[in-house]
Amino acid sequence: MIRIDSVTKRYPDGTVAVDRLSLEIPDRSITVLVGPSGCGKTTTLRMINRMVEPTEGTILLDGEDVQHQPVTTLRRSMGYVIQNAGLFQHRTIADNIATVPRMLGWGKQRARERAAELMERVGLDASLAGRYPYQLSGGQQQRVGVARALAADPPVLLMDEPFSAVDPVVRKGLQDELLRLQDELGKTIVFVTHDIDEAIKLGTMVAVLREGGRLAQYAPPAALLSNPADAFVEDFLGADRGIRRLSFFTSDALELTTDAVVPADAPAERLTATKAPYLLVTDADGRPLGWRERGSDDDRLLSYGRPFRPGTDSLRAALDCAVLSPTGWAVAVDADGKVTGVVSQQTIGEAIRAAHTAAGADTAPARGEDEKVAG
Ligand SMILES: Nc1ncnc2c1ncn2[C@@H]1O[C@H](COP(=O)(O)OP(=O)(O)OP(=O)(O)O)[C@@H](O)[C@H]1O
Repeated sequence: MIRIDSVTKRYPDGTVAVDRLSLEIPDRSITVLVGPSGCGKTTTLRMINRMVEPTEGTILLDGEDVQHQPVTTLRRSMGYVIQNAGLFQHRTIADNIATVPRMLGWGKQRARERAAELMERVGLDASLAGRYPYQLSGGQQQRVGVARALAADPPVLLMDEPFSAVDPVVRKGLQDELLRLQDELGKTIVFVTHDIDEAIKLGTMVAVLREGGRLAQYAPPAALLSNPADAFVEDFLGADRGIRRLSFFTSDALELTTDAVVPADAPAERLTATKAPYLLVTDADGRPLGWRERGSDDDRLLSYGRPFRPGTDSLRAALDCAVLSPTGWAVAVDADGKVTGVVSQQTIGEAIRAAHTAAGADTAPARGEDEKVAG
């Protein structure tokens, strides 16, 4: 575990970049530092690997003060990834990744094998090994940056805005990849971003910093969304907080109905046997074809929209499907895309209320505008 204990950083010109910050960063999970520009995120990260020395306070790594450890040993236990990857332009991709193993005295062959293994791990085609960084896309370069940081298998990974320079689609891919990689590797990751959505998606714990390098709130993302500590955090979380929080509730418990699900070749009386206003027509394999209005003799089907997978998808996804559906009903499917039932917006609304009650959150009265201004 990394423990930041009442750490302050005052730069020589008097700027207080970090002000009495205390954080317990849990092992083998992703902790995100998020906040507006200049709030001390990078300074905090760099104090962990001693690229910046604190003015006051201590940082402990597994109970040991990092100040008492030789910088080289410390940095070997911490991979470091930065924006734009920071690759060596005159070295090939394989050589970039093998940098630290080579510094540690690994033989050429072993370092090369390690580089190949890591390229596969981070989703890079082996054919890119001999290229130079400028011959790769921004997203690919960022993957190389991650592979390079992982090369000597350090227990800790420090990541400073690693995905900020790529477009939103590539960025989402890199985020998904990091989560997948973390499932496999279980590193202790400290991740800096100014993007609250990225923080909420990646963080097991999220530390929101405010200007002056002070901690505004430290909590798991769902708790942040349900109970922001003050107006600053609430404003920083931005709009749709309630909807975004639904991402943390499972759609498992949604009560599905199959009454309104009928195969295309069902006998006519089956089509009138239900009171549901719309029937979901399926093909012979049970996959959705579209909605038919009950009693209508129009053969054309309404689009069934995007289905969701109970358990795998969140309540937010289920609600989104219902909202997008022309009938207001969401279609649930299994892993094979076969319909397991349908559910109305109303039933989803009831499930949302039940989930909120179970989570015991959002019970505090809404704060007034006056307090917002004061905060
Ligand atoms: N070497 C330095 N000397 C003086 N002030 C510095 C130095 N490095 C950073 N600062 C100041 O310290 C404060 C925190 O900077 P830091 O880079 O840690 O913030 P940040 O939250 O990472 O910002 P950003 O999101 O813009 O990268 C800022 O006011 C910055 O100007």
